[in-house]
Amino acid sequence: MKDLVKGKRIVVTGSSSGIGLETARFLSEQGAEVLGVDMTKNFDYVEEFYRADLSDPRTIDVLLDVLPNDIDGLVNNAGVPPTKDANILLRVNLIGLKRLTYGLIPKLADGASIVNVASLAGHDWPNSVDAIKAADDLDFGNLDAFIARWKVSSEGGRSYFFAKEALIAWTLRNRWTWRNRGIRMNSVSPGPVDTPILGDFLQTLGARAEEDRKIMDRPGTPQDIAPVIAFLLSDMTTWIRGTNIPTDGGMHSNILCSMHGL
Ligand SMILES: NC(=O)c1ccc[n+]([C@@H]2O[C@H](COP(=O)([O-])OP(=O)(O)OC[C@H]3O[C@@H](n4cnc5c(N)ncnc54)[C@H](O)[C@@H]3O)[C@@H](O)[C@H]2O)c1
Repeated sequence: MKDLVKGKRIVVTGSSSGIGLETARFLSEQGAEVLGVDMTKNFDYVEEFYRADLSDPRTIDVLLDVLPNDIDGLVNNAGVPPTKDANILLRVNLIGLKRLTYGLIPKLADGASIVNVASLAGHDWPNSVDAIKAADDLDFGNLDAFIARWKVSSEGGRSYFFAKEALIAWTLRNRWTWRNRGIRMNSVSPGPVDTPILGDFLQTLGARAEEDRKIMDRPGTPQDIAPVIAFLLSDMTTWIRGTNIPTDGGMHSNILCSMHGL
């Protein structure tokens, strides 16, 4: 397929590496004007690059000021792995992401598409609903108390799992938030993907990751994920709203089948 997102202006966070870099490449190839945002400088495949630390609310607010209007898509992809401190992880993978999104709504064009890069790690979100609701009030100032209260420290990678659970739930809950303007939100949940942070996952998850590796025919690649993100940004998917698309070689279905004895 050609020109999937031709003429669309799309912000991609975490555009300098892995899934974000491949998304920027694929979107540019498909005719989009990509505005890349990352902490690490990389001008590949972007029309404009904005250097920003998405764990810092002041930086996010400056970014919101300098980004242009008429944005047709936002890909919330920047993320840190489970080996990082829980405070930083929740800042980047959840709270900063939400601040950027809410702040950018006035600059989005009607009919824009927001795509969150969640994870297979968030599949068990229905079992975390109380903590997810409590996270509605989570801000940069009260993170440590939240981490202690809801036991979402970095131990065993819990902070990462929780951030992705909350992100999937947030995606579902925002199915109609901006429907009057035709703005939709969906998420893509990759399984293990061969990027620079895959080693961190294997390190945190240990035996569980080893089990997954035995079940899977191969790890994913950024090329498996980027086209799904582009599909959700395209005009072909205006009726897909508040949906999470597992993109994981069948891992999510495998969990569901095991759970329900199928
Ligand atoms: N690789 C996997 O196995 C996998 C699986 C499921 C989901 N994901 C998710 O995919 C997304 C992309 O991960 P990836 O595997 O491409 O990793 P990556 O490390 O290759 O890319 C992440 C990018 O985010 C940027 N980033 C990190 N912290 C930032 C900050 N504070 N401010 C601005 N930019 C920041 C990094 O500089 C980097 O360019 C993440 O949200 C991750 O959780 C990855």
